Amino acid sequence: MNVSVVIAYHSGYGHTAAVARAVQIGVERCNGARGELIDVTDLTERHWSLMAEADAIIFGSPTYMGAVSGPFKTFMDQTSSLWLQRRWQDKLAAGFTISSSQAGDKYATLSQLTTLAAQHGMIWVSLGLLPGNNSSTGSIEDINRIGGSLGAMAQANADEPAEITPPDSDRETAALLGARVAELAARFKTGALLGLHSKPGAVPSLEAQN
Ligand SMILES: Cc1cc2nc3c(=O)[nH]c(=O)nc-3n(C[C@H](O)[C@H](O)[C@H](O)COP(=O)(O)O)c2cc1C
Repeated sequence: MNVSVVIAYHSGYGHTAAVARAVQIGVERCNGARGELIDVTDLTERHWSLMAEADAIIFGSPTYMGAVSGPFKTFMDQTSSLWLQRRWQDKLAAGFTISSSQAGDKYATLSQLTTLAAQHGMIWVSLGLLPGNNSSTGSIEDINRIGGSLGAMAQANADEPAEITPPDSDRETAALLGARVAELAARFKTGALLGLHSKPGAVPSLEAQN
């Protein structure tokens, strides 16, 4: 099935870009799925069309000062006219982030990405993986070593370039998120929506039921 997944990200120093590429690799593990990388600081009409037509959009931002980066927030604000037109309604969404500290307030960034998706009426896809590296036999090589659930979390050492850090475990965690979104998008595409959520009907009051 032809599934199109956009990975819309910002990266100041290349680490988020490396994770975005891993997400793309994961998307393309799913037969017939295409992952399109879009740098949100360099948007053209073509990019906006790709997002409009995509079955899913995966948002990615580095964590800067416990939040999405400034350029990513600018992108969020740029989507407000689409929000009003409900252009991304019922599209699948997911997200990932990276920071240099182990925790680094990454959860706050993922929460912002989740809220962005919810404002657009999108359907959020969680990471769907058990946490790793949380027992005496765990290691940083474990998938989901940081224990995210809202989305994929990665950690990059502050003094190393994106060729070296984050480790493969974080890249594979991101790839698994991409594959999950692509698979769910394929499944979602086969089912027709009745649109009932936008057609209010009569709800009997408690009194009438008694
Ligand atoms: C302005 C700025 C703010 C940052 N704030 C945080 C932070 O709140 N928590 C953290 O763990 N790392 C923080 N970092 C580190 C970055 O999240 C980390 O270097 C990340 O890998 C950068 O991704 P990028 O190369 O895609 O920009 C910050 C870095 C910058 C430049």
